[in-house]
Amino acid sequence: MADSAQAQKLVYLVTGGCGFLGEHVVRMLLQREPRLGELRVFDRHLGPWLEELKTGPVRVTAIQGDVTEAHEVAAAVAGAHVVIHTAGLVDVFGRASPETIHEVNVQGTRNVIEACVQTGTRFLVYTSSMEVVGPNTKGHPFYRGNEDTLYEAVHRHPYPCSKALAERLVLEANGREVHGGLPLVTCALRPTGIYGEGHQIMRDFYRQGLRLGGWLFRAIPASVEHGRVYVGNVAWMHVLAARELERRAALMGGQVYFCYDGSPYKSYEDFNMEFLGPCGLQLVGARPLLPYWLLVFLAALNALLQWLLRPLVLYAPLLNPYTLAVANTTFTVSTDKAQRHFGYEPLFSWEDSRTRTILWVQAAGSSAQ
Ligand SMILES: NC(=O)c1ccc[n+]([C@@H]2O[C@H](COP(=O)([O-])OP(=O)(O)OC[C@H]3O[C@@H](n4cnc5c(N)ncnc54)[C@H](O)[C@@H]3O)[C@@H](O)[C@H]2O)c1
Ligand SMILES: C[C@@H](CO)CCC[C@@H](C)[C@H]1CC[C@H]2[C@@H]3[C@H](O)C=C4C[C@@H](O)CC[C@]4(C)[C@H]3CC[C@]12C
Repeated sequence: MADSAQAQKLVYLVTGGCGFLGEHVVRMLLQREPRLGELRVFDRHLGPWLEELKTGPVRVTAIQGDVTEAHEVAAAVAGAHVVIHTAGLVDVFGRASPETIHEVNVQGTRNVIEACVQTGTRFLVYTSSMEVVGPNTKGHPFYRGNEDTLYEAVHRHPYPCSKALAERLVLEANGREVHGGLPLVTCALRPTGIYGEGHQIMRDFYRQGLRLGGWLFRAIPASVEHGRVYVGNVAWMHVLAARELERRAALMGGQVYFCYDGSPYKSYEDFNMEFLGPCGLQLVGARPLLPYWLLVFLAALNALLQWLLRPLVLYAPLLNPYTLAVANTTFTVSTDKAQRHFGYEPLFSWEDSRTRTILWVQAAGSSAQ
């Protein structure tokens, strides 16, 4: 990536490259990274769609592997110029144990960092999360905050705990000497709630609405704002950050960036209706149909049932004390740090993001019938 080697083709590795975000990062790199020579896609579960990418001009190497296995990660990282580490266990519903979440998100990230150090890879972009900051368990609002906004980040749930620990590892690794003697340069991107093509929770809400005859029922006040960002813009921010890390190492190294775009500030449910409405669903109620205390009770009951049934069956409904707190607490960001540091501007307008998501929901919904 030095000036003398402008024409040098680069090897990129994307961990978790077959996930919701990872697939968009992979496709974005192929479309928008002119210096890409080889793209390694590392995931525990490889998607069949990767096959069609192998026929293009850039060499695409699919690597089935587990980030918790240090030797598999080291083999994948060896010879890569840039690593985009997006693999993670995204579970706020109690499907996986806290130990597994920690193992994948924290130990997996440690393995990626050590692999970079051992093999001489110098540039690492980590997909963190807004949840590293909040919402916190006290329900404090974070209103249009930025990377410097003071906020009491209190983590108890295994998922945000693991993302916070992993983010810290990545930031602390900035400046470490890698094999060959040069310093590692790292940064972390913190997306708000991501939506777009491939968003399984959106598809689940759509299917649930269809099952209920086209109705969804308001549970969260319309006044609670929840930050959302289009997946194409998140992918674009990763590509830009990865591209600029070398040239702007002193500025970007060890930094965090919230990842958001022009998507409107709305409640979680009202925002979903931007897509589900045009697909024929209606949200019933200008106010929540159930009192908040009853939702708290139901969420606690779900948590109890999950615990009681665990030896027999996995009971993991959407509503639990954590998801209720997240959905019911205002958390929105407003920042130009990524724009100032590496020129990030959303690639997709809100209108484009909305249209693309609606088309995907319609297609995903009908294929489920
Ligand atoms: N979805 C969101 O709203 C959101 C918001 C902020 C941050 N994030 C972060 O973005 C990243 C991607 O999230 P996503 O929503 O695309 O989730 P996802 O589950 O769709 O993708 C994660 C990918 O990681 C892979 N993976 C999981 N465990 C692995 C392991 N042990 N070894 C190798 N690969 C493994 C999965 O197979 C999957 O393909 C995560 O790090 C997540 O914490 C997501
Ligand atoms: C109370 C229900 C009535 O309809 C709504 C429950 C919705 C919840 C399931 C989701 C509300 C907010 C979501 C989270 C948020 O968008 C940000 C996230 C960060 C990311 O790193 C992982 C996903 C998530 C935790 C996301 C998960 C689903 C919600 C809790």
